[in-house]
Amino acid sequence: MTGRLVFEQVSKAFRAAVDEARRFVGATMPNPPVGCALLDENGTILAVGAHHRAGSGHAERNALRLCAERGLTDRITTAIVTLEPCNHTGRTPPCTEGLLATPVKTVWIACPDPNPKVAGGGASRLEAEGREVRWLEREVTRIPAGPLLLAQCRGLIAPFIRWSVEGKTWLTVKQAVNIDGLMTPPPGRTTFTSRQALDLAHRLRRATDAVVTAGGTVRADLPGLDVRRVEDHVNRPQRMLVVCSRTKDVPRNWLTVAERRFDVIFSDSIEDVPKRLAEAGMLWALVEAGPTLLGEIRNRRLWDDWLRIAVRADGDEDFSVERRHDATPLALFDELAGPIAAIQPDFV
Ligand SMILES: NC(=O)C1=CN([C@@H]2O[C@H](COP(=O)(O)OP(=O)(O)OC[C@H]3O[C@@H](n4cnc5c(N)ncnc54)[C@H](OP(=O)(O)O)[C@@H]3O)[C@@H](O)[C@H]2O)C=CC1
Ligand SMILES: Nc1c(N[C@@H]2O[C@H](COP(=O)(O)O)[C@@H](O)[C@H]2O)[nH]c(=O)[nH]c1=O
Repeated sequence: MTGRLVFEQVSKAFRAAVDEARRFVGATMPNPPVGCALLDENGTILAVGAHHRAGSGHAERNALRLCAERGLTDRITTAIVTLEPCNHTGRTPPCTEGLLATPVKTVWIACPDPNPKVAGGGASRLEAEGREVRWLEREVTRIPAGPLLLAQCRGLIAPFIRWSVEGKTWLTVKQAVNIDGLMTPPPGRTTFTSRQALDLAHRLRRATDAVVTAGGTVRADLPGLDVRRVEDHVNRPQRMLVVCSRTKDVPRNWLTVAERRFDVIFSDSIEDVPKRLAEAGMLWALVEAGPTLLGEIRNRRLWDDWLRIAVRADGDEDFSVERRHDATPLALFDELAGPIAAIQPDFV
């Protein structure tokens, strides 16, 4: 009855918190997705919660509410959170106070709150009240799957950090190339990758707040750019679609359909797009455009990470991920963990 959990239990609880949080990636903007698990002294998970949507309860509050409904609040000894609990009253009351109203002894935190005004405030408040704070980062090598869990927790808030600290929306480029290294689909088609890769593409659309495309792609493909192959959030905020085009020459019917699905804006300067999207509260955008626009994005180093799906001669595909930062939200997609680990960040 030490109240201390074995690292395996901590790992399982972080897994549960990340899994719950990542269900809501793409629905929480302009807030980051966050997950929380509450455990008893034996390491049994009592409740798991996540932040669902800006203005609704934080992850800790949702987990605490579930515990209360189940009559389990008095059994809470450990809280596991992907992000440092907030210590300020915003649209909702401070999560630190919610935790302090329980017998919680230890709070495990993966990432500090990036907001410079509140950084460290949540952890200090808990410690000032005699609760133990442990950081995943400091003990990551002792925790089974610790590095992956930490990378995923950091991935959950990476776009939020870019947005809140730098005023820019995170740009992920997705590029499919055929066996000749070209992006051009066969005649009459708009895609040529496997079902598995298309599923991933649609999960990426689901997770992002905006899509960036370009005039050439619109005229060639009349792309839908909507989420189809996977379930979309029932209650998500309207996504934005940026059409990079100087001429605004796109078919009228295509635009009418796009405007039913998205808030559509045109941009004649790709350079301005990360800032314009950020001003609209978009945390993470997916670029789906042809070689001309991708060339501009690469030359100007406007991308944050770059997913390449290359069709091989044997019909299989290689996924590769280039990234310019330590953390990447692509870490949240399990099939990309290998490709992410394989390539070192291209820091600038
Ligand atoms: N394999 C894949 O992953 C993908 C493949 N594709 C394929 O790519 C092909 C189309 O590619 P491509 O012809 O290169 O066209 P793009 O999709 O790259 O669009 C080029 C257009 O973007 C606009 N543009 C270019 N530079 C800028 C800038 N700096 N700021 C703002 N707007 C700019 C211009 O639009 P405008 O002329 O309107 O002024 C330009 O004509 C199609 O065959 C399509 O199927 C498309 C997406 C993904
Ligand atoms: N060719 C290609 C992709 N291309 C992107 O998908 C768009 C078509 O979207 P939609 O009309 O919604 O199906 C196309 O215009 C381009 O932006 N994506 C991929 O995952 N794999 C592929 O092989």
